[in-house]
Amino acid sequence: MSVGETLPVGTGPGEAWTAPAASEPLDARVEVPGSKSLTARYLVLAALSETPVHLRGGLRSRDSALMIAALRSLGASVDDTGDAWTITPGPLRGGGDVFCGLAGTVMRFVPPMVLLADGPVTFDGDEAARVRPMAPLFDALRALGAPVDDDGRGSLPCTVTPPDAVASEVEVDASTSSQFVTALLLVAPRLPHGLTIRQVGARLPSLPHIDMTCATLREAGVQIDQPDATTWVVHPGPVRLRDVRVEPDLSNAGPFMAAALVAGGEVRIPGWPASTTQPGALYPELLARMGGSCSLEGDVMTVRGDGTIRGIDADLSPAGEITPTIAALCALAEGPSRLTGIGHLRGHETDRLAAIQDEVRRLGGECEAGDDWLAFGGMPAGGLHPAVIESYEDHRMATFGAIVGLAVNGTQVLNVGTTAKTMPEFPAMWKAMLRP
Ligand SMILES: O=C(O)C1=C[C@@H](OP(=O)(O)O)[C@@H](O)[C@H](O)C1
Ligand SMILES: C=C(OP(=O)(O)O)C(=O)O
Repeated sequence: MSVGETLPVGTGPGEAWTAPAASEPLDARVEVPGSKSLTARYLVLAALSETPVHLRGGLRSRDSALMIAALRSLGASVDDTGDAWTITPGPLRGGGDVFCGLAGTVMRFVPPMVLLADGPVTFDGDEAARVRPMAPLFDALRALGAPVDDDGRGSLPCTVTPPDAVASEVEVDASTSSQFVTALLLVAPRLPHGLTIRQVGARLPSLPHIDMTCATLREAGVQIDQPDATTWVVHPGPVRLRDVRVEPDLSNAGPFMAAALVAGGEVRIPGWPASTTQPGALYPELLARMGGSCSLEGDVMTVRGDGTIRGIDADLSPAGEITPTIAALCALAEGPSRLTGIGHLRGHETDRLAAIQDEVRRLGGECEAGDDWLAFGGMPAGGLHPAVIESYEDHRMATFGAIVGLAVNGTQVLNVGTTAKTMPEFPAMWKAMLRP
């Protein structure tokens, strides 16, 4: 059985899951599974490596399963049956079809691998994936010499054909997604002359995720120079990823950490890394500004709250993926909030700015979405009222609904099983947090 095939009753498409309300302060320890973003990078780098790699703590989720299937179709062999997965690289093979689901990491990180393959590869994904931005990556691949057939749509489906010769420099507009830069970086050391990548977009979101890519490449022995903030020079050479362990996913820790502020009490997250490139590292500071307290003792991050939440004014451009969680707190906060630098979220799993605005309003709250910002009025005098929250096939909108439901008794979430994208155990973990 693959992830997401069989969902518990009440969690599937069209089904409404009753979000549990918190009846007392929390006292929970929550072990969060491995990072989605690190798992994806390590899998790709292992498939590009010289020798087999053992990966521990890899995230088991729909996105990971899709990445593993993609790499297998390109010729790598992946044994993910035990605790330590073994990835055995092979010559990159074309001729296959890759299904990306709704995974940005798969639809962006895998197409550049075709630069090294022996034949064309076709990519497609969920209906919702067919509107996610791809054009800047297609343009970059074409500039490098690889024909891309997308029927002029600038989105999936597409067929990428290996080039006769590959250029050594490329420009990319990553203003709609940092994943375009990461995708080119990952394959760069294996190109005959390496690759110089210049980001030419007006802004660059999710910078920590690009730093994460550079850090994992360096772990694999790759030399990268960064002459300025938007240029990366990747030297050609072998990829030699050693055996690695994946950190817990700090963005997925977010809803559990936020729960301590909503319900009061404390939530402990073990395995918190001493240093990390994950954008979820911003949570302690943000949650402290919103009225919680966060402390790291050893590797355990403890978040405490008393049920009161302060509004916040925050630029979330470095960490767009944590916006739905912070937005749930803003909807429950005592004062107004403003979240900025998040225009690229309109190209995430769904248009997250529109989704957050609509769902906060559905709960009776005040929220306005601008081109790259969200403004919240804070909790209305009479409180929010229960509603059926639409999750839009977006795992983070599903967890948004769960967070609100802690405070708004009777909240329901449609298709909470969509959390299988990055955390299939979410509904069970959420209930266990309330009844440890
Ligand atoms: O490289 C990655 O693993 C990711 C980069 C970010 O993408 P965007 O820059 O498109 O926001 C982030 O939001 C996404 O969840 C994961
Ligand atoms: C934006 C996200 O995912 P993806 O990797 O599909 O872009 C996310 O997980 O919040």
